[in-house]
Amino acid sequence: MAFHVLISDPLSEEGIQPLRDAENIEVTVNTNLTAESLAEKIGDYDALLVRSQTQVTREIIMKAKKLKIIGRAGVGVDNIDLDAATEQGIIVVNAPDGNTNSAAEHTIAMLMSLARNIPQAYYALKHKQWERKKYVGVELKNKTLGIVGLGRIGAEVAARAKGQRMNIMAYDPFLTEEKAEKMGIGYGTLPEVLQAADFITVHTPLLKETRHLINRDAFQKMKTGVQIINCARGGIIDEEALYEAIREGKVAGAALDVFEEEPARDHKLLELPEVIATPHLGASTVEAQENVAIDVSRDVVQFLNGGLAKNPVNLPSVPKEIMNKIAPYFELSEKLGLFLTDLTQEVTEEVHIYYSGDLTEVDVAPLTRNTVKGLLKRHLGDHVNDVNATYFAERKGITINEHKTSSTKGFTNLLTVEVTTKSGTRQVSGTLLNGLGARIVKVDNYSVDVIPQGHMVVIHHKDQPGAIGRVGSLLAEQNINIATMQVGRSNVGGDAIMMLTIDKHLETEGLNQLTGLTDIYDVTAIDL
Ligand SMILES: NC(=O)c1ccc[n+]([C@@H]2O[C@H](COP(=O)([O-])OP(=O)(O)OC[C@H]3O[C@@H](n4cnc5c(N)ncnc54)[C@H](O)[C@@H]3O)[C@@H](O)[C@H]2O)c1
Ligand SMILES: O=C(O)[C@H](O)COP(=O)(O)O
Repeated sequence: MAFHVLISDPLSEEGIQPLRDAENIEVTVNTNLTAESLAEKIGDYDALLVRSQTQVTREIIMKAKKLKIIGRAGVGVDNIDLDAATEQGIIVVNAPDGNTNSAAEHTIAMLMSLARNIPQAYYALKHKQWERKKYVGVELKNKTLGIVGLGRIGAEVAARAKGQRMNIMAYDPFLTEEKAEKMGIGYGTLPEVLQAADFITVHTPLLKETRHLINRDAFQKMKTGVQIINCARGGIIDEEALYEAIREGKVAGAALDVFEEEPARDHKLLELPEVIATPHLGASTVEAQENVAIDVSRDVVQFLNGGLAKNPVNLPSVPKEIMNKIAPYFELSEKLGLFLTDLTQEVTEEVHIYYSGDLTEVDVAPLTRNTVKGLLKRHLGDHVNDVNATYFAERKGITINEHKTSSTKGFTNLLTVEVTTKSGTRQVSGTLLNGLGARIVKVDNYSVDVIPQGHMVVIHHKDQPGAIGRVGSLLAEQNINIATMQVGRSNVGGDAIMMLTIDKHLETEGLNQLTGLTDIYDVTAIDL
């Protein structure tokens, strides 16, 4: 089957080679789509690749019936409705490392241009004005650069600005004093950084928490004559407040690569001589464009072919060594979820997943998501996947609890899923037996040993002579062959369980007949 991939923003031709090389992928490049035409066409595609231009809105995502993955050839994903993608089970991947260097270099270029009025002087000279007095600048040496957001780019900017003999002071919610000391930079709260800096550069993502992080209040805290750089995202700085701060003389200059609305051809900030600007060029280098397109193309090829994406945005990424350890449990965990849904046949209210033995040593969150997927699959079918399983559970008010326990019950690894419905609590445990594969080893309080596959029947009955025989005869009458049978009981003559694997699905009629047999309490057909 061929997968159809749409590229709707200009990407490096060298960078998308992994997509072109994949035999089962057909690539369409169309960088002239309007929102309407993208919404019209998106239903034909399995993957969409964008930069920051294409706005992947909820409306577009809702029309993307086949879409499995959105690749962002770059860092910022604020042009993609992540909630909508998650709800639809569409994985979003980005290329977080490929343009760090270019963005940091661009920030330094803007910082130096700002300090020395290079764009203004260049413009004047091109217009035959030799203005030496007007364009006296300031040195960077011994000035304080305030960095807001010390992630990949912020840290690279800090390292480079140190080369200009600047003092660096940074604020980032994840920065500690010790970490800052190790990096040879100063640490401060946001107000402290704003107060101390001669130049301020922002490098946070645009989130609802960072929208207008630099607002009127923030400008009030700054030194008079401060200079501002934004090579991260328009919207982190309140543009109206910046405009006022420049007009009032609080801010001496600003260098902007990004704007709240792009393209910003006719922006009032651009009318101010103190403002220098580039049209979102931070990542626009040959190297960065090749890097990000390669990274995201590889992730898309890998993911479409059943592999794992390296840089998922709406799903935590799992280190390879952890994935190697938990991958063998994926099938088991999903099947335990499916098994319990069939067994309870009622609305799940609460889920507890217990991991023991080897499984206590690793991050089991992907297994939890997979189990939840199994629990929801009967009702949501292929709409539910690893990306949206927890979202759907939350929306349905199902609480998911993950536990690691030391109780292995003699197994080297044990995965127990317990669900509560309005009728009570039911449990199933499974294990991976070395060299023998997956087994269900416990259903409620009964020990069993069953391979979780194919058509199964779980019969809850009274431990009485003849019960097993009657079940066997009835199935034989219906020409249903029993492949395996396991029995377990609580005590002699008490409650007992029969677990059969049969060669075909047990239809409702057969199920009702079994239920009507003497000493049989209930019968459930399970298909894994
Ligand atoms: N102009 C461009 O072309 C260009 C190029 C690349 C990236 N970017 C932008 O730069 C942003 C940063 O990229 P990155 O690779 O460094 O990302 P990153 O995730 O490595 O770093 C972002 C940092 O911001 C910090 N942060 C989050 N909220 C904060 C807050 N309220 N206050 C202070 N810090 C906060 C985070 O803790 C993190 O350390 C991207 O999100 C993207 O929007 C722009
Ligand atoms: O977030 C990013 O990676 C940058 O803003 C680059 O955006 P671009 O791909 O549109 O150049």
